[in-house]
Amino acid sequence: MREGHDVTRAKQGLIFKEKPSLGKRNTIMPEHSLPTLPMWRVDHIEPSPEMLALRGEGPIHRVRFPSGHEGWWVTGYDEAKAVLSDAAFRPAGTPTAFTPDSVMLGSPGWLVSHEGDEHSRLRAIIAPAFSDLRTDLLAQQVESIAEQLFATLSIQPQPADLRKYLSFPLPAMVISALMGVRYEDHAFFAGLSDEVMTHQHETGPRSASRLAWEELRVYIRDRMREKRRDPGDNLLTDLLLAVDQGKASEEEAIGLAAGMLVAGHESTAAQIECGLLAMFRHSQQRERLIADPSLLDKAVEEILRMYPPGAGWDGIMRYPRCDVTIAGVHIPAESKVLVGLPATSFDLRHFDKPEVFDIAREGNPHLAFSYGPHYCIGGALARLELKAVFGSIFQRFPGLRLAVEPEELELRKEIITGGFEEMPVLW
Ligand code: HEM
Repeated sequence: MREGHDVTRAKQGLIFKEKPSLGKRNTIMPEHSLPTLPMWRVDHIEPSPEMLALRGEGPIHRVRFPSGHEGWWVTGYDEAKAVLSDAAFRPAGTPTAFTPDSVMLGSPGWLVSHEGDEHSRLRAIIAPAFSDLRTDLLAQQVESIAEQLFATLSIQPQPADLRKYLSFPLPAMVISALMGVRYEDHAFFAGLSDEVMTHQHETGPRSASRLAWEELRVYIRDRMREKRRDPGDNLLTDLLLAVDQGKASEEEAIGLAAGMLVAGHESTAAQIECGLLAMFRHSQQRERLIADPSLLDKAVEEILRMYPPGAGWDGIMRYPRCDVTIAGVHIPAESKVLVGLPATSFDLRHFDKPEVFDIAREGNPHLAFSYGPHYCIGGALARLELKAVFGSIFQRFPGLRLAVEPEELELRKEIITGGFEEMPVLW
C-alpha cells in the first residue's frame, strides 16, 4: 500500500500527483484484511476503539465502505487538510462506478456540487447572510428562540423529549429567521430536510430523499415568489436580487436556499444532542462549566472537536482526478477517499491527550466545520446556537438528566449526521 515512488508529475505540499496509470488502479486487498466502515462510536458518542487503533498505523488507510466498495480513509489531520484544499480532489462529479453520497450532489446551487470560479460566484451570493453584522443581529434572535423553547420544555410533563422540544426546532427556527420564512413552516421543511439526509451512506433506497429534495425546492420557489411582494432583510431576498442582477440562475438560487435549509438544520440538531449526551456522561465537566461560564466558548469548541455530529466515524467524500501519493500512500484516480473529519480530532500530532474531554482545552483547531473552499459557511451561526444551549440549559434545568440509560437511546443510523430518534429527559 505504501509506495512513495514513481512521482511523475507535480508535488504540491503533502500531495504528489501522477499521471493516471491503469495498472495500479483500485488494487484489490484480501477481503479479511480490510478495516470496514462505519466504525460505530462507543455508547453512541465516544471514539471507536478500532478507529483509535488504526490511528497508530498511519494517517491514511485502505478500507471497505458500507456499500462494499474499497477506498481510502484519511484520519490524519494534515493529510485531511491537504486533501480538502487541493484541487486534485473533487467533492462532486462522482465517478460512474459509485452512487453519489448525497442526492443533492449535482443539483444546481448545492454548493458542494460546484467547484472553482463557479463555486466562488455562488458562495459570494450567500456570504453576506453570514457576515459578522447579520450574525450579531441573529445572536439576539437565537437567544430568544432558545429561551422560548426552554420555557415550553419546562411546562411539559416529565419525561419530555429534548429532541422534540429543543434540538430539532431550535436550528429550524433559526434558519427560518435567516431565510425569512415563517416560523410555523419549520416542522414542514425540517421534516423534508430530515428525509433528504436519510439513506445517504449508499446503503438504503434514495427515492424518498430525492422526492423530499424536489419538494423542498418547490417550497423555496413559492416562498421566493412571495418575497417579490414582501422583500425584507433576509437570505431569500438576497437570492432574488442575485437572480435579478444576473449573478445566479433561478434554479441555482433555489438550490442555494434549499441547501441552506438542509445543511443548517440536521448537523446542528445532532450536534446539540451529542453535546448534551457528552455533558450528561462527563458530569465533572458539566459542573465546571456551571461554575465558570467564561469557559463557554472553549466548551463549545471541545464539543465540536470530540463529539461532532455523525452516526459512525466516517467523514466527507472526495475523488482524486489523477493518481496521487499522500504520506507515501498511492491512490489511483477516481477512487473513493473519505476524509475522516471526526477522526482527525484524535491526531496526536495536533491534540494533546485527544481522548480526554477537556472543556478548557487551549488551542483547539478541530476540523468539525471542514477546511478549504467548502469550509462550512454556517460555522459562526452553529456556534451561536450551541452557545445559546450550553450557556444556559444547566442553569435553567439544574437537575437535567436522561430519563433512560444512554444505551437505550436509538441512534439515527440511516441519517448521515446521526443524532437520536428521541432524547427523553427529566429535570
Ligand atoms: C454543528 C453544526 C454544523 C456542522 C458540524 C457543519 C459541518 C459542515 C461540514 C463538515 C461541511 C463540509 C461539507 C463538504 O465539504 O462536503 C459543511 C458545509 C456547509 N455547511 Fe455546515 N455544519 C454545521 C452547521 C451549518 C449551518 C448552521 C449552516 C447554515 C445555516 C451550514 C451550511 C453549510 C453549507 C451551505 C455548506 C457547504 C459549503 C460549501 O460547499 O461551500 N452548516 N458544514
